[in-house]
Amino acid sequence: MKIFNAKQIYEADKFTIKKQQISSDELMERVAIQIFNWLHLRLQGAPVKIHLFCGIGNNGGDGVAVARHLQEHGYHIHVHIVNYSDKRSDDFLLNLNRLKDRKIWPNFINSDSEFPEISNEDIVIDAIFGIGLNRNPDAWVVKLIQNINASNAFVLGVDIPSGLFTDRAVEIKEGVVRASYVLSFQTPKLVFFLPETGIYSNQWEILDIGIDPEYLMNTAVDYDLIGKHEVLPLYIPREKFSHKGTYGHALIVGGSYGKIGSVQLASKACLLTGSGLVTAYLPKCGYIPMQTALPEVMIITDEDEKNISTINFEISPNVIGIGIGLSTVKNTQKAFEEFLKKNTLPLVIDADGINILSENKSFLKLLPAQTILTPHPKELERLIGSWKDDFDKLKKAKAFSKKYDCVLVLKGAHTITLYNNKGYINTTGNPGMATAGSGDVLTGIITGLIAQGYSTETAAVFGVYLHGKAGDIAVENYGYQALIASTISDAIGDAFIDLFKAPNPVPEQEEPIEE
Ligand SMILES: NC(=O)C1=CN([C@@H]2O[C@H](COP(=O)(O)OP(=O)(O)OC[C@H]3O[C@@H](n4cnc5c(N)ncnc54)[C@H](OP(=O)(O)O)[C@@H]3O)[C@@H](O)[C@H]2O)[C@@H](O)CC1
Ligand SMILES: [K+]
Repeated sequence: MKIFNAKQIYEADKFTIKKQQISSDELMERVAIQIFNWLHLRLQGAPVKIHLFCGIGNNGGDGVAVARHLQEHGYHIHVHIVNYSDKRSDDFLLNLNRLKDRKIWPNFINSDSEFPEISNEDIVIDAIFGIGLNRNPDAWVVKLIQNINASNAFVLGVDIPSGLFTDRAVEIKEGVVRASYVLSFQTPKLVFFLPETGIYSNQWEILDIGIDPEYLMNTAVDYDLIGKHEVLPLYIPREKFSHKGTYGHALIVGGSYGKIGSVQLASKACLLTGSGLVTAYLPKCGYIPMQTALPEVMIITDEDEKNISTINFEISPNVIGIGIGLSTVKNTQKAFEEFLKKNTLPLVIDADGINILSENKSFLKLLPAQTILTPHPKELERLIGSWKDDFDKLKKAKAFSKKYDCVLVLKGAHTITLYNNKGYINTTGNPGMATAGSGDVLTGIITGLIAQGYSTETAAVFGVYLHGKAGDIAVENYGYQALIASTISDAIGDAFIDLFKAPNPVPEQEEPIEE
């Protein structure tokens, strides 16, 4: 799914109004009906108090229009107009007048007003600011937002939590509504997926408001959201007349004394992803544990007992995953440099492999084109330097990826893969996956996909999806706390099977209002 920026959303809006020959008011009405139906389906007429906080622009207009539908269906509403500016939008005014026609008199909140009391059993609809926020809210609006957040009421955000900018970082953190649920129109916003701003939307859902498909299809975006729908076309089916050689030979290089397990995890994940052959390159001390743990994996050992000191092999793999459990001792750094100087095979570099690159920036120019680097936030910082905020991080990471022609996989709650100025935001995965060795499994998966002929960029995007999906499947049986890397790995097969499962049927909605 494409993620549009604010400018594109306004364009989409205009394009739709023109092409479908509707008024902007009709588009707002579509929004209001969708929000009302969402609420009505869940509340079924419950006599709960609903506070609607509405700004004076079109986000406020949405809120005021929802208030009308709620009132018409007998809900107990309190409409508060947050009067932060005199520049009221036309569609806001139109809908405000419709409320007045129905003898609904909103409570106008100004800088010197007392704030309404909100109980934690009430529902708040947050329609103060939408994608039009372009500067920090005034101090009194920040206070009002703090008041809403302090209520512990269920907060339904309209389009985006008020106080969040659509395309840049927040400056006044306490001036952002913490939404329990956000109903966002047509396209999710990038801020939902970044660690600093994602915290303001506990859950979100997209409402299809009928933005014209021509615009949606033909407009290029900087970020794509990656779900099953996006990865399914990437899948390469297995052929009947194939043999293990058809699916490649992956070499996993890593491990040091006490960290042989990381190579076991990566090698196993690589096999489970479908690599025809897997060889592990380990220091000598890894031979027995590896041979015992994974009979399917072939082994080459270094001359050194505890660390990798040279990377020489006489096999012909078609991809190398390197860096897990490697350590950064001098000998290994030297071996890594010598290896990079002669290597021409595609690389997936993780963990200490990335740390060695960070300590020796001159090695970066030795990387083959489209090398995949999979840093967690600390490793990324060592690699590209610190950043001001999440947007700055993305900008710097994109510049780095361009400079060294590498695919950057920024691991996090929503892992983002960057290549060629484009970002792919993953939707699978869960907090249980923040566990030792989880990254080794990811390296194994991505390496295994490249072994089978997936392009590096595709392998990164698809691999991140499969890894998260395996974690989501495994967590059903284990829960967040007991989920460990081996269990994620064991669910890789189920993650593949899940690609071809039919989606669950959508429950029928009762009594929606027709447009
Ligand atoms: N596109 C779609 O698909 C559809 C979108 N719709 C809805 O419209 C929403 C966008 O509406 P919007 O453009 O009127 O902006 P909104 O967020 O209501 O802000 C209002 C105005 O406030 C101002 N302002 C900004 N910052 C400020 C500040 N700190 N303190 C004080 N004032 C500030 C600024 O005006 P300015 O003063 O800069 O001229 C701004 O214009 C969108 O989120 C969605 O809910 C649907 O109805 C239809 C389909
Ligand atoms: K809002």
